[in-house]
Amino acid sequence: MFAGRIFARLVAPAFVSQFRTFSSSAARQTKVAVLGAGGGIGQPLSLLLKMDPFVSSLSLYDIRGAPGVAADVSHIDVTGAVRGYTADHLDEALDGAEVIVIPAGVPRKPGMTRDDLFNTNASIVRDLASAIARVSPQAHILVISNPVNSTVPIVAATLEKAGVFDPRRVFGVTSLDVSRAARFLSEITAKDPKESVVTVVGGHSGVTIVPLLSQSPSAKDISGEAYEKIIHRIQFGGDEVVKAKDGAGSATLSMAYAGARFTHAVLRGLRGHKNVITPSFVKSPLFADQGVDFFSSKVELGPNGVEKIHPVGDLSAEEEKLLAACLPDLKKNIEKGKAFVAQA
Ligand SMILES: NC(=O)c1ccc[n+]([C@@H]2O[C@H](COP(=O)([O-])OP(=O)(O)OC[C@H]3O[C@@H](n4cnc5c(N)ncnc54)[C@H](O)[C@@H]3O)[C@@H](O)[C@H]2O)c1
Ligand SMILES: O=C(O)C[C@H](O)C(=O)O
Repeated sequence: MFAGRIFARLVAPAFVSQFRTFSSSAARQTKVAVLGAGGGIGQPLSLLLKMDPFVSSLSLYDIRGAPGVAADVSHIDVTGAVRGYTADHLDEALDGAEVIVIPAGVPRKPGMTRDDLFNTNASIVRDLASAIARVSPQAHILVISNPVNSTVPIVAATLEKAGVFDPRRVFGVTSLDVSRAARFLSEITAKDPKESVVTVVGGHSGVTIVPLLSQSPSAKDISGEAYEKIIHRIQFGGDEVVKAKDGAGSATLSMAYAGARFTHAVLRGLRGHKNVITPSFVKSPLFADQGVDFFSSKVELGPNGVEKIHPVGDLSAEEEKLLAACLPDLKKNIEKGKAFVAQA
């Protein structure tokens, strides 16, 4: 299948062999919904998901523009249904969806923090999560909307309120940080980004993003100013794009790539593939004793979502400091999200 091969090359180079196996025998049907499909991320993400041979049906929802995106994407010569839904058809869009990706909400402009988006995006995400709780409570929910450190707790608390929260099935998408880290490291080491993979833990904003360079063989020797520089670049990579777009939004294309890769990992887990390990911001016991009960670290995915949460592993003295700086901010962001749902 041509699109399957292209997708495998573009989005999932590590998984080419699995694609070949499954694209010929794609027996399992998986409906994937994108909420916010008309936006800067939603459109290219919908395109990439349409090319994923594990997606048998694509449901595109937005308060504006989704039918147009669906009509456009549906002309790609791969099997599988594509439907676009307008504002008053959210329930239909969600019906039967096994995986729901949420890039709905406003992006940053220069000078803003992700937390500045809270006032607008918190209620968008909460209302979408309420609808999911009612219509498709078993779905795996992948949250892209910022501030991720708060929107994921909002989704979790909304589902909890409705009595349907399963911590194995709610994910904050932090894979763009991992993509950036590999890319930025490869620019220093002159190696392929595939050989420059960096574990990134914590949350998804500024100092809550904690890159663990000491765990990457090709990064171990980076020290001093070079170390400070790459850490700052990974933590504030989003700002580079916001600044360059100069008021026209934040990362969309790289996010669509990272989101499609993460969705593919979830779909592999659903299909029972083994050793599907990828970072995600999930309900986590790792630092719960310090009041931080959502945290991004490597998680192992399976048919029910998160099967296992990996510990952060050995940290260097610098990384201990980065983690110490992360936890208080992350705690505040998480509490803000929970309080928003509690007071509604
Ligand atoms: N997790 C990450 O790493 C990451 C990376 C980049 C961007 N983001 C975030 O993703 C979000 C979207 O960014 P974008 O650039 O696509 O923005 P955008 O403005 O281009 O698109 C957002 C879309 O959401 C839609 N929308 C608004 N309210 C909605 C609702 N109630 N239901 C459904 N759709 C709704 C809008 O109509 C729009 O089409 C932002 O919050 C941004 O900060 C996260
Ligand atoms: O920077 C942003 O606001 C968008 C996103 O979170 C990113 O990391 O690119």
